[in-house]
Formats: sequence, C-alpha cells, structure tokens
Amino acid sequence: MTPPLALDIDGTLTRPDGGIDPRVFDPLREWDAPVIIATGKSFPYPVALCEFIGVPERVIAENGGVVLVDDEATIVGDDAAARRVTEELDEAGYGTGWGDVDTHNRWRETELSVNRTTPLDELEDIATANDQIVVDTGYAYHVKSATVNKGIGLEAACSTLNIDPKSVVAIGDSANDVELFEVAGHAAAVANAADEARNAADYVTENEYADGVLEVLADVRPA
Ligand SMILES: O=C(O)COP(=O)(O)O
Ligand SMILES: [Mg+2]
Repeated sequence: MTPPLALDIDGTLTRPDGGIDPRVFDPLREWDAPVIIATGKSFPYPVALCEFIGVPERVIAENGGVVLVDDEATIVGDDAAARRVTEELDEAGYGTGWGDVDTHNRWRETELSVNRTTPLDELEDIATANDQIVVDTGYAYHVKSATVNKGIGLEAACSTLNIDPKSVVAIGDSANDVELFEVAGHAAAVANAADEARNAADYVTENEYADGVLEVLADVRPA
C-alpha cells in the first residue's frame, strides 16, 4: 500500500539555493495516499503549497502550532508568548530581523520566527524569560513552546485523517523535524540534514534536498 507522507519544506522539498524543486510537484500530486506538509513556516505558506501542488489542504504549520486537515483546524500554539517575545526583541533593538512588513510572521498564529542574524544568546535569554525555547532550523530561529512540535501536529493530523502515525513516512532536514521523526513510523533525513535530524531518522538518503525526497518516494512507492 502507498504510505501517507509528512514532508518538511525548507531543506527538504527545496533546491540547495532555495525555492521548491519543481520535480516534486507531479509525484506528490499523483501520490495515492495523504500528503501532509509539515513546516515551521507560518500557516498560509503550506496551505498555498498544497494549492499549488494540487493536493488537499493537509498541513502542520508553525512547528505544530497550527494543524489543518480537510477543513478541520487545530490551534495548539500560544500567540501571547510570541507577542511578548516580539515586544522584548523590539525593546532590545533587534525586532524579528525580517524587515518592516515581516512576511515571516505577518500571518503567523502561534510561535515566532526570528532572523538568524539576531544574537542567539540574547534571543535565548528573552525566550527563557517567557517560558519558550529556541529551535534553529538553519533557516530561522523559532521561538516556541517546548510542548508544541511537528510530532504532536502529526498525531493531530493523523487522528483527523483516521490513519495510524506509524503508517506515515516522514522526510525532513532539521532540528524541528526530530519529534516528527519520532512519531512517524518511518523517518528519512535528506543527505544535507543537520545532525539532530540525522540522529533521529531511521535512515539518511544518499541524495540531498529534493533529490533525497525523490529517492525516498521511489523506495516506498509500491512496485
Ligand atoms: O521555517 C523554517 O525555519 C524552516 O521551515 P521547514 O520546517 O519547512 O524546514
Ligand atoms: Mg526543513
């Protein structure tokens, strides 16, 4: 049977220099089981990606803070903490580091994304004072509750879809994929993955970025 998929975006479905690798579009559109996009990006991004791939809106966004599956949305993240951290970053003279319009956080409903140019020790002090942790995806620092992650997001998504998380094949690249890998039955880190993701995965692909994804799809697709 074709397994359901849970797919990270940045560093996984992308090319080495960023942007979705268009070669993933057709295999995902034609995948004969649920395709769940699981990302640290804010809610609209994975929804748009589903729309543009041409698959139903099944997303774990904001590192599990928001889950949307087939018109059922679950919000478990804490936007009050994110707002406090934003204010304290402003007071410290940093802001989120994404410019005035800040498209990274503008439509975010729960956690906070901070540009990696921000000094990590100072960000961690602000996060800790607000009972939050900082997770480095290699693309951004995410200030979030320790109890919210892509793993609890996958459990929520699978419950709505009425499928066993152990039937899911997850693919990712970063520290924010560790809990996703723990909950999924089968976890693959792409070859460019950070150590945290490699260590939590069942295996590491031979190929990097979207080539790693295409490798896993070929491996798990029934003959
Ligand atoms: O938003 C990020 O920092 C990384 O996003 P990702 O979880 O899709 O890799
Ligand atoms: Mg990633």
